[in-house]
Amino acid sequence: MTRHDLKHLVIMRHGEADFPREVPDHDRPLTPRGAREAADVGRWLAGNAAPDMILTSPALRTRQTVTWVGHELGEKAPTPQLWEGLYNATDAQLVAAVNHVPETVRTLLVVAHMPGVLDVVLRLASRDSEQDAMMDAASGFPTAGTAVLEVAGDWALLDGADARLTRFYAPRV
Ligand SMILES: O=C(O)[C@H](O)COP(=O)(O)O
Repeated sequence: MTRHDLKHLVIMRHGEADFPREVPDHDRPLTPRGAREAADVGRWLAGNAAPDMILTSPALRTRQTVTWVGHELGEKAPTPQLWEGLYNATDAQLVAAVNHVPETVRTLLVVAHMPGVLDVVLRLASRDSEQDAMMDAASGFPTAGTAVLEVAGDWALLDGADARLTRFYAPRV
């Protein structure tokens, strides 16, 4: 398999969210900083891992995050698809969502929540992953933090330790 045949799985945590009084967790919006984080990651993705499919948790903070990312991706941005099961998803639920993705998708962006985003990266990352990226992901996974993994096989078969973590990007705002 050449590098050209590899797919890419991009796992992103939503930007920093606010805590307005009496607003349910599901409806908490991004802070202004969270919006800047999401836009910064969108610019980085445009140059490094532009997705052709976006799956997002239905929470407001994740939907706002993909809106800012899409704004930076511009015309290349796919329409984000809400996946109910991604709201506060565990690593197993995140993997299950990925397993449903059409095999024609080459770069998949999944926007979800801690701790699932970190747990799924730790679950999927193979031993030959980039150690710097592993350290960066494992040491906190900041808001809008974004992990890029290479996937050699089918989305349907992805399960454990069979993707190579190559990059971890923390927003610079
Ligand atoms: O990713 C997360 O930490 C959860 O979605 C909770 O969001 P919060 O950190 O803004 O409370």
